[in-house]
Amino acid sequence: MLSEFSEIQGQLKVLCEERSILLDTLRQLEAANIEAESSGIHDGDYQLSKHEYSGIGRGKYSEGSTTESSGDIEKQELEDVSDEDETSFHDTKEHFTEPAVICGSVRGVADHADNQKENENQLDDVERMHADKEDCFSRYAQIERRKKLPDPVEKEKGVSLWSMIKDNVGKDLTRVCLPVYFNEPISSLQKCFEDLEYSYLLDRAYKYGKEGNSLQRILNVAAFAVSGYASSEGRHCKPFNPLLGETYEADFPDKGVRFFSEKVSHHPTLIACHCEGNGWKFWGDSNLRTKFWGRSIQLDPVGVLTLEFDDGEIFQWSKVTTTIYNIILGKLYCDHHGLMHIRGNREYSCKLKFKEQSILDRTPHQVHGSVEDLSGKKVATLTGKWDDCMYYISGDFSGKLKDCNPSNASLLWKRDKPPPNLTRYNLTSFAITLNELTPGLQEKLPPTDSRLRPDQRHLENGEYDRANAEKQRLERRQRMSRKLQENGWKPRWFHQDSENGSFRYTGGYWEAREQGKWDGCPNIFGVFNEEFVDSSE
Ligand SMILES: CC(C)CCC[C@@H](C)[C@H]1CC[C@H]2[C@@H]3CC=C4C[C@@H](O)CC[C@]4(C)[C@H]3CC[C@]12C
Repeated sequence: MLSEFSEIQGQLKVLCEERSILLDTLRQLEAANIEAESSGIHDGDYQLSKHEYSGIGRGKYSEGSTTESSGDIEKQELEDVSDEDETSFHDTKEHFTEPAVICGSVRGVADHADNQKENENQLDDVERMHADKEDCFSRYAQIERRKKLPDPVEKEKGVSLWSMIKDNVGKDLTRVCLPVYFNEPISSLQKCFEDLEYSYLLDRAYKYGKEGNSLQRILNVAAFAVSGYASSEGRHCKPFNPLLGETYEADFPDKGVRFFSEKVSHHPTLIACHCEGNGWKFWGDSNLRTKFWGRSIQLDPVGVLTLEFDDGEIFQWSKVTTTIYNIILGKLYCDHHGLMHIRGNREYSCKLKFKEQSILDRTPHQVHGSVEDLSGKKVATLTGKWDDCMYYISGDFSGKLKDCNPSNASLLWKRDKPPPNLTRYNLTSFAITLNELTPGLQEKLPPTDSRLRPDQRHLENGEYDRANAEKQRLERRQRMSRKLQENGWKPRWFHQDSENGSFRYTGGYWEAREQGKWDGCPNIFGVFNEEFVDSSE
C-alpha cells in the first residue's frame, strides 16, 4: 500500500514537472509569437533550444513573476527564442496627389466649440453628423465591396494552443510552428489601414481649419486618433506578419483616400505607411516594444504618426500602450492605456488620457482629455470611450468630468455598428473589405501585395490545411530575411531618414501601378531556392 502510494506520488511529481515545462513552453511560444506578430507579425518556428529550456529554473518566465524586464533585454531574449522575431507595428504615412472632391458642407456640426452657449442635444448631433457623413460619401465614388468573408470550405477546428503544445510533447520541441488557426486573415500591413476607417474625421478637420475654426479641427483630429482603436475590441487573433518587402495598397475612392504600406525591416520588424486624403496626408512607421508579464503582454508602440494638412498645419502623436490580458487562461482581451499628446504646430495641442481598466471598473475603455491653447489654457474638454464614441464640451471641465456627459456635450465620433453574422475573427465591416480582390484588381497589383499571400488567402477561404502548409513554406523563406537585410536589402517605396531614422514614402507607387511596371518587385510569395535558406541560417 505504502509503496503504491509513493509510486503514485512519484508519478504525480513527474506529471507536475511535465505540466510546468509545458506551461513554460507555452509562454515562450506565445510571447515570441506575439512579439513576432504584433507589429509586423510574423509567424514562425520557435527555436526553443536556443533559449535554454528546462523544467527547473525557468527564470523570467516562471509563474507569477511580475518583475518587469527591460524592454530591450526582453526583446532581445524573445528574439533569441524565435527565429522570426520582432514586433513592429504600423505607422502610417503617405501622400496622395490629386486633391479630389472635398466633402461638402459640414453644416455646423457643433461648429462653435468656443461658443459656450451651444448645448446641443445628443440626438441632434448624431443625426447631423450622420447627414454630414452621408454627404461626404455621396460625393465620393460608390464602390461595391463585400459585406462578409467567404464561407469556410472546411469546418472550423477547435484547436487550442494548449492541445497544440501538448501534442508536441516528446517530439523535437525546437521547431514547433503555431498553426495558422491563431491568425486572422489580415496582414499587419492591412491592419495599419484599419486606423483610417474613420478618415471622414480628417476630411471634416480639414474643412473646419480652412474655414478658420482651428478648435474644431483639433477636436476632430483627436477623435480620429482615438477612433483607430475601436476595431481592436473583440479581436483575438494575430494578424499575419508580412514578409520582408511585402506591400499593401488600398485605393478607396469611395472614402476619398489612397493608402500604401510596406514592410521595411524584418530585424527589427518595421512597417511604414503613407495615406493621402482630400486636403491631408498621414504617415508614420513604428515598432512595438514588447514586455512579457506572465499572464499578459504589454506592447509599447515606438514611433510618431504625422498628419499634415495642405494648408501647412501639422499634428503629431504617438500611440498609447496596449496590454493583452489572459494569454494563458481565461478570456483574452486587450486594453489601451496611457497618455496621448497630440502636438500641433499652430494654436492648439491636445492631451488625451486612456484610462487603464481596473477590475472594479464598470465603465472600461474611457478616454478623457482637453485641448490647450498656446498659453496652456484649457479651451475644450473631451470625453468618451475608445470602443464607442467621443464627445467634447467647450471650456475646461477636466476637473468635473461628470458635467461633461453626453447630455451637455457634443458628439464628435461614433463607432459604426458591427456587421451581422460575426465570425470568430470579429472583423469590422471595413476590415472585411481589406483583403478583397475586387474585379479587375488582381491584374493591377504588384506581386508583393498582401492580397496575393497564399496562406492568408487559404485561411480566409477556410482551407486550414492548405493555409498551414503554405504558411510553413513562407516561414522558411522568411528566415532568409535577416541575411537579406545584412546584405544590403533596401525597401522599395520608402527611405529611411538618416537623422531621425523614420521612414518616408519616396513616391512612385501609384505611377508604377498606372503603367503596370513592377520592376524590382520580386515574387516574394513564389517558389524559392530552399538550399539558399538553409545555408543562410
Ligand atoms: C494567440 C493569442 C495569444 C494572440 C492574440 C493577439 C492579438 C489580440 C494581438 C496580436 C497583435 C496585436 C496588435 C498589435 C499592434 C497593435 C498596434 C497598437 O497601437 C494598437 C493595438 C494593436 C492593434 C494590437 C491589438 C492586439 C493584437 C491584435
